[in-house]
Amino acid sequence: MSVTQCTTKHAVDELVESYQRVPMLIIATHPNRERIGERAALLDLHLSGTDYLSRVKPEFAKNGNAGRALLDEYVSRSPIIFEATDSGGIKLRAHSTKTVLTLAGRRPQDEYLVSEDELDNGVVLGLNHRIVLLFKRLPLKDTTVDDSHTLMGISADIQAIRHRVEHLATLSVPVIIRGAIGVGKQQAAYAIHKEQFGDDKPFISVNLAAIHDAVAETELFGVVRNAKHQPGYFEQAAGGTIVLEDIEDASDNIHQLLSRALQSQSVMPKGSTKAIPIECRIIITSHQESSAVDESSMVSMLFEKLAPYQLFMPPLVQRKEDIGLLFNAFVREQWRKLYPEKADQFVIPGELMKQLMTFTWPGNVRQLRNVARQVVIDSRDQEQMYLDPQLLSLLKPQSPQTGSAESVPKQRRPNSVSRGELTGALESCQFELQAVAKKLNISRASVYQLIQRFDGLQTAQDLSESEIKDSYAKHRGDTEKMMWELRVSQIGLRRRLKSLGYDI
Ligand SMILES: Nc1ncnc2c1ncn2[C@@H]1O[C@H](COP(=O)(O)OP(=O)(O)OP(=O)(O)O)[C@@H](O)[C@H]1O
Repeated sequence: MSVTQCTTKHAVDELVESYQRVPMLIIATHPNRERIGERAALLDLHLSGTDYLSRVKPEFAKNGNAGRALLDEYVSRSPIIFEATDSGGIKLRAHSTKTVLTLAGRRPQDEYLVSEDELDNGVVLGLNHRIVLLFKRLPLKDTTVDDSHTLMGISADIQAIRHRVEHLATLSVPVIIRGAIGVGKQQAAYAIHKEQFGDDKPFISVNLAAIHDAVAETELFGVVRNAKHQPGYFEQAAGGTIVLEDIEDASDNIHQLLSRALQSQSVMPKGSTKAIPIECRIIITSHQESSAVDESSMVSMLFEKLAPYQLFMPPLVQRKEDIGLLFNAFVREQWRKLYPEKADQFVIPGELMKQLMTFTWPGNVRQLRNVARQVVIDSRDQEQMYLDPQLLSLLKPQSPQTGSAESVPKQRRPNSVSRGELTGALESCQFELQAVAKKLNISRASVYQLIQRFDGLQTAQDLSESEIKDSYAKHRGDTEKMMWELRVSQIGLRRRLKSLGYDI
């Protein structure tokens, strides 16, 4: 008997209302990519201890639409059986079905035991290497699956942030968005901006770590020189939004300038005596996870007094259910750009999705986006989506990072890195940004920003096609020699060469 027969609507409504979490299957990839993000609650498993998964059961649905089963010809009608165990775990039995069931990180067998903890964190199931499902305990409450939303995601966290974004767009208070590197802080800031102002108002992002003290006042507040007024970032953002990025990486001088401006709600251009009111929405981003920093510091003051509204973006590893949707959208975006003639003709191999779902993503959504881009570039002239073995080894499952904020060594301020020090580190690390970041004890994003700031430094992405062409011809495609001439990483260079169609 199915749960729809044995459970009253009232009981299901109660589960929804109580935000109780129930075992859920979510489609991470399916030969029909439109189905990514559909969910099926295993209510029979939750309520009576047994449930089934086959070609025809359960029904998966999204956005309140009618449900449909997996309906994949390779998935058998004979079910995989899910059974609750006395210890609180779930046994998955695939003895009497032709469907090949695999669990990421486990050797293939007919029976698997999933512990309670694993179910809370999410277990990745593969069906015949074609379909990948996330098996996770989640709230029953419906979510919206929309891969055209500025802030994509089906996790309860992202859905809650989307609601708060809508609310914040109606208030003009400053907001702090916290979260680790690449987690989507800028994206959330843009979502607030878009919700409030639409697309045509200024959205100015200021990387505070990249501003030198000597020019900070001019860049932020503008300058009056020879009776000519040159507006700063705050004025440029008038009528729209200014995002002050990574506030804790800014110098004390910048903190003081900002504090004064935010308290007086006005800016004073250098060389002027006339204050100009701030007429933009202010969003501050921070990679500190909590406000528990030195309470007397200027940063804390900026946080607590001037930006009482906070959004926290959780790391990607805690919201695995978003990975399928995000990866599909990123691949589609790149695919359309690079292979317009093949439109949307790509399939995400189950094996790849399994690896994506079990990786810990220290660089979060940005890293996922980069992997998507590389997979698309590497798939040129391949029958199906091609996976670079190097990329595969990078995506080996890693143990989740459990370190608390205290256990992470404090990073150095990027502003304290001189040009000479950066150049030396780039050379000794053969221009690999990750290695340079480690050597200098700053974030990879800061290395990148410093490269942009100092004249004469560049990354492979900044090279023009003609520079690459000339160097390629001169060194007959030897990428090591090209690296020393162009002074960019070999991996980045190889990627650029591949994307430009060079034979390497
Ligand atoms: N929920 C999301 N939906 C769509 N794209 C996203 C989402 N989250 C992040 N991205 C994309 O991932 C990349 C990194 O996001 P973003 O720049 O917002 O991260 P961040 O937290 O501000 O990073 P950093 O700390 O390094 O400044 C961007 O290309 C962004 O467009």
